[in-house]
Amino acid sequence: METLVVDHPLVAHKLTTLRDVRTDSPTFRRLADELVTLLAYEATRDVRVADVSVRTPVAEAHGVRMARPYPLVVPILRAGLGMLDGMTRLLPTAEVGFLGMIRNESTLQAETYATRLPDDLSGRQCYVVDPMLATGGTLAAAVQFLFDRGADDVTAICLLAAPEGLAHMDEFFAGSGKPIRVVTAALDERLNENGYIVPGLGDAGDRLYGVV
Ligand SMILES: O=P(O)(O)OC[C@H]1O[C@H](OP(=O)(O)OP(=O)(O)O)[C@H](O)[C@@H]1O
Ligand SMILES: O=c1cc[nH]c(=O)[nH]1
Ligand SMILES: [Mg+2]
Repeated sequence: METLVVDHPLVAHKLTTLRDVRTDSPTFRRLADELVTLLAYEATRDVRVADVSVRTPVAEAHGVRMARPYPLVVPILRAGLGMLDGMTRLLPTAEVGFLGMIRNESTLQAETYATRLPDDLSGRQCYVVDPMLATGGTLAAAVQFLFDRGADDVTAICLLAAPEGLAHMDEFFAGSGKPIRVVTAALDERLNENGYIVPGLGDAGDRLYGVV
C-alpha cells in the first residue's frame, strides 16, 4: 500500500483550525471541503485521461480529457459526506456510490448499514473519502466491498490517519496484488484507549453534523 502525506503549508494551516476544539460546525464543514480539494489534487495525479485534440482560435492543440469509465467517488457515511462536494467539484464527471458504515464504539468493529454501489466496478478508478482512518477497520471493509465488485485501483482520501490504521490496511491487503493508495493531510501519533486518533480532531461526524 502506498501512503502519501500531503506536506503543504496551506493544508497544515487549514488542518490546525479543523483540529481546534473551538472551531464551530459551519467552519469545520468549510475547512473539510477545502482540504479535500487540496488532497484530491494530489490523489488524482494518476487519474486516467485520453488524448484529444481541440481547435483553439489559432491552431490545433493536443490535450487530454478524462477517460471513460469515469471515476467512482465513494463517501463513507456519515462523515465522508463532508468531503463529497469537494471531490465532485474537482471531478465533475465522476459517479458517486455510497457506503453507510458505523464503528461500534465498544468493539471498534465496523458495521455496514447501507450500500449503494454499481454492481460492476471493473476498470473503474475508485476514490473513497472518509475524514478518519483510525483502527482501519472501516476503510478495510470499504475497500473490500469495492474489490469484491471488481475494482482494481482504489485511492482513499482521509484528513487524518493513525499509524495503527495504516498498519491494519497493509496487513489486511497484503498479497492482494491490487494497488491501494492512502492520501492524508497528516499522520498522527497513535490511538487512545477508546480508539480515537491522538491528537486527532475528535469525532469527525459529530463535528460536521452534530452529536446523535
Ligand atoms: O478506522 P476506524 O477505527 O474504523 O474508524 C474510522 C471511522 O469512524 C468514523 O465514523 P463513525 O463510525 O464515527 O461514523 P459517523 O461518520 O456516522 O460518525 C470515521 O468517519 C470512520 O468512518
Ligand atoms: O478519532 C476518531 C476515530 C474514529 N472516528 C472519528 O471520528 N474520530
Ligand atoms: Mg462518528
